[in-house]
Amino acid sequence: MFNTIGVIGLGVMGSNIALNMASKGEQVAVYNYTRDLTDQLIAKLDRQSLNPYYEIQEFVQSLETPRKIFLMVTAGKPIDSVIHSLLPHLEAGDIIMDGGNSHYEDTERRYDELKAKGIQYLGIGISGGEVGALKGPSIMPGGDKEAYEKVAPILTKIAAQVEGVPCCIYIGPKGAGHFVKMVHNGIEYADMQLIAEAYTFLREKLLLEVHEIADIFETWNKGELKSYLIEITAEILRKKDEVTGLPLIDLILDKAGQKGTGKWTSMQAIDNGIPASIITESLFARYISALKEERVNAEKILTGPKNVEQNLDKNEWIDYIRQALYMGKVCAYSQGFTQYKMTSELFSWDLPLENIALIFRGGCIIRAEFLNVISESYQAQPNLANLLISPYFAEKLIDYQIGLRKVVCEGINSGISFPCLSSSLTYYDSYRTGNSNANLLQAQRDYFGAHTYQRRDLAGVYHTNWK
Ligand SMILES: NC(=O)C1=CN([C@@H]2O[C@H](COP(=O)(O)OP(=O)(O)OC[C@H]3O[C@@H](n4cnc5c(N)ncnc54)[C@H](OP(=O)(O)O)[C@@H]3O)[C@@H](O)[C@H]2O)C=CC1
Ligand SMILES: O=C(CO)[C@H](O)[C@H](O)COP(=O)(O)O
Repeated sequence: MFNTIGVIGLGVMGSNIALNMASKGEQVAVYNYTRDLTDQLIAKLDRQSLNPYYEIQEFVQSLETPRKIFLMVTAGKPIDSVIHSLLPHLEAGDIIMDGGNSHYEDTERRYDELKAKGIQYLGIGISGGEVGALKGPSIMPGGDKEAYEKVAPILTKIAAQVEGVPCCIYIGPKGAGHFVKMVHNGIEYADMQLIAEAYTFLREKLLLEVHEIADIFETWNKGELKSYLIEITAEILRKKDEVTGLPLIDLILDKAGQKGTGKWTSMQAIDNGIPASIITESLFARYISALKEERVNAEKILTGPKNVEQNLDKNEWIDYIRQALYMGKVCAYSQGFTQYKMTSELFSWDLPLENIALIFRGGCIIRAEFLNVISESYQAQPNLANLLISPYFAEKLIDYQIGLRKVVCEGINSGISFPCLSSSLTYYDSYRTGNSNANLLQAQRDYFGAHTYQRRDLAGVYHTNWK
């Protein structure tokens, strides 16, 4: 009997995706270019429909045609190398799916190269981490719709299900699926940094204990802030180090890693004139965190403000922080969805924003209660310029700006760094400023470089002799 699908790459994600497929009734061939991971996976199995192969040719030949091959390997050169090793064994019509965090431009190049050889290529964003891969991730497939339809029965089956609806929809052509995953990760960076800043305020300004902050996050997770990242933050804060008994969070070195997707999100936004300031600040926050030794040295030289107010009313301020975090999250998701909208228009992708919000509700790292409202906002106004002005969010933000303003001002006056909360407030204020100071920038540009400017009162383009 032929296998119905093959998975290559049996690391954290690939092994669980393969198990997920097998648990949904697929006959799965598995292959890893080094033997160990295959043996480890097979050793863990009870009775599963997973069939290991140690030669790529045997792996390919074990698959029913058209062959469906799912790659879950490290992004970058390894993907090209795996495709290269597969090609001699494939036939026209076979389908390769890349489920890793590949750059969407690499996906477009691979799509074109493989199309010329008659191989169908799908770039598939997957979110959900290790557990999501096993129990149901959010899945963002891009490529030819006709190729997607051939694998849709499997992908929709292994995806997270919310209210009976699979968190997997066709996203768009070529690299669109990986683009959507990339920006998803940009939003993820911003969301994580906003939560870290709220935590800092609770810890350093309200002087709360770690377990008290865990209680607050747990409470927040029952209301409109309900989201996976808030939920896991409460669990992280409860975790004790087994040796010292101290909160584990206090023992973790404050140097953040990153694998590139947040950086690509910012670069794509910058290249295409898309305001993604909160996402970019969250990336820079990781970069500054990495300068640990310099920061420790600078702390001895650069003092912060003196006589800082410490007697804040706890209950009152906890609610301000809740408002600030909610507003920061809405601003960050708005930037991400604006990046979808503007890029979709640029590339004529027709990204289904309403449904992207729906597939983010289950399985994925940025799943959040308010994605329902985001989806409804696009359903009501498919051409909505920005989520900030959707009636629901506009009313909320007008109300919650008090919390964000208080927290940002208090934090800044106390010398706490708030890259994403302050950037969220600046984004809100600059987006709602009908008359900005860019007239002065235009005048300066014209003064020193004769770059010309437009006038408010007259049509046309002008240059002034400023002397
Ligand atoms: N971990 C996560 O939360 C998520 C990860 N992703 C993405 O999924 C992909 C896989 O991630 P993850 O499973 O975490 O990573 P792992 O490091 O656990 O696994 C990487 C896999 O790629 C294989 N590999 C590496 N280099 C090569 C190569 N040159 N040729 C063939 N195979 C190779 C590895 O094999 P070996 O170990 O034998 O070298 C291993 O099977 C990445 O693109 C990642 O960004 C996406 C969503 C979430
Ligand atoms: O895609 C993911 C989650 O959605 C991966 O966990 C990714 O590695 C997260 O990015 P980074 O490692 O840069 O923090």
